Amino acid sequence: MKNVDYISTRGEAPSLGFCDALLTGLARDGGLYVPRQWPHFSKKEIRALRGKSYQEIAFAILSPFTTGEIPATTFRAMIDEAYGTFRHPAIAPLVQTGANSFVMELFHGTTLAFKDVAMQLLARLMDYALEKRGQRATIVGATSGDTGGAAIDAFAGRERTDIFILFPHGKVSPVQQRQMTTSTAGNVHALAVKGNFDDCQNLVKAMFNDVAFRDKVRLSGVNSINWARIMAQIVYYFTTAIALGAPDRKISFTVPTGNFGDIFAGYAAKRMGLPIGKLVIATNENDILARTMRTGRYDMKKVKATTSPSMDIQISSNFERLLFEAYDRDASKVRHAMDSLKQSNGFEITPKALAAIRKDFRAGRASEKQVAQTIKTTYAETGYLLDPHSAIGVFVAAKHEKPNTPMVTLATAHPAKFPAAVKSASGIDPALPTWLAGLMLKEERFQVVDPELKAIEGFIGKHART
Ligand SMILES: Cc1ncc(COP(=O)(O)O)c(C=O)c1O
Ligand SMILES: N[C@@H](CCOP(=O)(O)O)C(=O)O
Repeated sequence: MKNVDYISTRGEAPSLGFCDALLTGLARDGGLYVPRQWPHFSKKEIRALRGKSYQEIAFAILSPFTTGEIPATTFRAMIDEAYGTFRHPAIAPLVQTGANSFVMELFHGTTLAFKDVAMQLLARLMDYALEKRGQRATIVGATSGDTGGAAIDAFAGRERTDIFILFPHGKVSPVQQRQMTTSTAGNVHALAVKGNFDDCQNLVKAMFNDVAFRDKVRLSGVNSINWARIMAQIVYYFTTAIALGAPDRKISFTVPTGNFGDIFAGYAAKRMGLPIGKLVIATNENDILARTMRTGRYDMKKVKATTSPSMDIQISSNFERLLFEAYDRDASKVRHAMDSLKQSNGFEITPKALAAIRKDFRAGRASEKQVAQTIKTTYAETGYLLDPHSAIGVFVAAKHEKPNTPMVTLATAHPAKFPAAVKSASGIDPALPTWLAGLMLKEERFQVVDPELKAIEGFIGKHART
């Protein structure tokens, strides 16, 4: 299979090989890297993956993306090591919740959210690329709660990186906060920003766009703006669809969505030949994507705090990658949309591009009341306890099920990460797994900061060991 290189959605940054795209994160023109061509797997090739382990499928699906830069045995060992940290042998097990409906559990990693799947591999890939070049990097990440914990767990104590995570002060769950603030590793820095997730994400993007700072500290990113995050998330669409009969049967997926990274990985899987029926975007009351799908206008509103804080987002970064595809990879149209987003908090999608998006995607939203009700009734009827993010998926999935197509909802977090919301909805107090039992008693270490670029750059510049 042919290897690929990476181009920016805004068309004005150099194309890069895999390791450069990995270390670069956000493209220098402000765009996001995507593969120049989608690798394609024939039905026969997909069929040949039946019966293989998660790790074997990951190796087969991801190898074409590494542009021949990592020796096969090294890459395979990295995959084994990354998924050796998971507490379930299937990595992303499936649970049947109805005649034709399933939940894909993505929370068996060290920090109990789907972010672990990509982050454990990303840390090893970065170590490899930095080691090979004899370099260090400064990682910055913005989080609404889960990316931060997963990144800190994956990068803590690594020799070649310092990691700085920006999270919205007072707007993450207590478990999420402790996962970010109790690391004792010297290379970990948690910054509580007085603002919301979008403020954190804007600060991270501004640091990438500050070329002098970016070069001085050798900035690198771990959010899903980094292609390698999306890449690693493609694998579980393949493992699940194959387990349910692909390539000889279509499978649909419903994805609790915020930054659009997880569902874009599903779109990538479809472009690579996986027979996916529909990809259903499930949002909470911050329903910008559901409204965009309905009206064709991406229109920002004020962020609302919900019981699914990880999805309290208005600037859905990876939607840019989908726009690039919907505009037949015309980067000037993406630039125009992103300029309009910056200037007037929104943009219009042309009817042709909207029709292209609607061909693959559906969307729905769940209100706070519907989320609580879904947690309660699912538990009462099946004994299965959902976290609020996954409950949004299950609620929206039920409205898009079709008789002959299995519908898989991605369960993106463990209920114990959000005990207050789960208990109030179901009466059940979900316990943390034993390996995290002492988490809430550990001492915290974090800085509270204003959402000011120069001050945060100053802090990072002082602590990063470049
Ligand atoms: C638990 C959980 N569910 C869903 C999402 C949304 O995923 P994405 O941002 O990839 O759309 C997030 C955050 O990213 C999350 O942490
Ligand atoms: N929900 C996320 C927000 C950041 O998303 P990412 O996938 O771009 O890292 C979080 O938990 O931080």
